[in-house]
Amino acid sequence: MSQHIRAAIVGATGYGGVELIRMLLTHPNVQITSVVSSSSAGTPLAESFPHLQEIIVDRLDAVDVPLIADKADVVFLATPHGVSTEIAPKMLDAGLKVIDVSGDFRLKSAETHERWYKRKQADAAYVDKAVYGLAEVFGDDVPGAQFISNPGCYPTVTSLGLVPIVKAGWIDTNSIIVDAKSGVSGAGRGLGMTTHYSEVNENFFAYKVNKHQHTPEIEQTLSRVAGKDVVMTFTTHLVPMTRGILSTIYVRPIVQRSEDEIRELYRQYYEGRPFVRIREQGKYPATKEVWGSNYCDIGFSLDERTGLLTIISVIDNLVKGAAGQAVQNLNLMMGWDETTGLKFTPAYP
Ligand SMILES: NC(=O)C1=CN([C@@H]2O[C@H](COP(=O)(O)OP(=O)(O)OC[C@H]3O[C@@H](n4cnc5c(N)ncnc54)[C@H](OP(=O)(O)O)[C@@H]3O)[C@@H](O)[C@H]2O)C=CC1
Ligand SMILES: CC(=O)N[C@@H](CCC(=O)OP(=O)(O)O)C(=O)O
Repeated sequence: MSQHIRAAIVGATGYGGVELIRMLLTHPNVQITSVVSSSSAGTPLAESFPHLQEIIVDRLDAVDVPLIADKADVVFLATPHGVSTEIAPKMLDAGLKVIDVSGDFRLKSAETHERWYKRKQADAAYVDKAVYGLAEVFGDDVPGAQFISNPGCYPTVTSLGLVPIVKAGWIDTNSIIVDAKSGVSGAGRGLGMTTHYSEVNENFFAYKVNKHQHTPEIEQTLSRVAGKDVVMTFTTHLVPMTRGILSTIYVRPIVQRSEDEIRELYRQYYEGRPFVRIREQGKYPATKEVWGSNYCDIGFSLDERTGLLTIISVIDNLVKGAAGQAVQNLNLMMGWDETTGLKFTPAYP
C-alpha cells in the first residue's frame, strides 16, 4: 500500500525534533506540513537551525491543536516529559495519528510511572490506547494503531540486546546487569549543570544510579516476553561524545549453550528485521558503526571461566533511540515497508 501523509512535528527546535525533520524530509511518502514550537512560533525554522536553509515550512506554528489537526494527518511529539500527557489526548480526540517520543505513555502501570518519573501519568484510557513501539519485538501491534508510544533510547538498545535470550528462557532473569553509556545529545538541547562542555569534556561519570526512569520500561518489556517478572541492575553513564549509546549487558546462562548457538538464536529472532545486525564471533560493535543510522548492532562473548555471557549492543540515540524508530513505527502503522526513508548508511568516521 502506498499513500502520502502530512506530518507535524512538535518540539522541532530540540534534538529529537530536528532529527525527525532530517528523516522525514527525504521520506518518499511524507510531507512535513507543520513544524511546531512553544517558544519560537512565528519565526522561520532556519532561525533555530541555520543548517536548515531550505524552506520546509514558512514559519514555526504554535501548539494549537485544531491548527495542527487541520494541517496534518500524523503528529510526532518530541517534547519534554509531561507535555504529551497534556496534548496527546487532545490530538487523538481531534483525529490525528500520534507518535510520542517522550516517556509519558510507555509504562502501563500508573503507579510505576509516578514512582520513577515523579509525576502523575495521563488518563488511563489514553495510556491503554498507546501501543509500545519497540518495532522488532512488538511491531505486530503497530499496523493500524492511532497512537504509538516510542521506546526510550536506553530501553531500545538494552531490550534489543536481551529479548531473544530472555524469551528463550536461557538465562537467569534475576541477575541481569546492564552497564550503559550515552552521548550527551541524549540529554536534549537544553543546558544543564551536568551536560555543559567543561563538565563533560575529559570526564566520565555514572548518573541516576538505581534511579533511572528507563529501568521499569526495560523490565516491562523483558517481563512481557518472559511471561514473568524480570528485574535488573541498570547503571547509566555520560560519555564525552555527541551521539551514541553502548550497553554492556552481563547475564548468567542457565542452560548449556555455545556462543555460536546464542548467536544463531539472535539471528533467527531478528530474521527479516533489517535494522538489527548481529556481529560475527570476536567482533564487538562501536557507536561510530551505527552513527546517524537506524541500526542496532549486537555482539557476544561467552566467558568459559565465569560462565557469564557479555552482550554488547549499540545504537544512535537520536535515530534508532528516537526519530528513526518513530519513523519506522510510522511505516509499520501505515503498512509501508519498515525501511522506507530510513536506509541511512552510518556516517563514518
Ligand atoms: N535526545 C534523545 O536521545 C532522546 C530523547 N527522547 C525524548 O524525546 C523528547 C525530546 O527530547 P529532546 O529532543 O532530546 O529534547 P530537547 O530539549 O532537545 O527538545 C525538546 C523540545 O520540546 C519543546 N518544548 C518544551 N516545552 C514544550 C511545551 N510545553 N509544549 C511544546 N513543546 C515544548 C522545546 O521546543 P520549543 O521551546 O521550541 O517549543 C524543545 O526544543 C523527550 O521527552 C526525551 O526524553 C527519547 C529518546 C531519545
Ligand atoms: C544522556 C541523558 O541524560 N539521557 C537521558 C535520556 C532521556 C530520554 O531519552 O528520555 P526518555 O525518558 O524520554 O526516553 C537520561 O538519561 O535521562
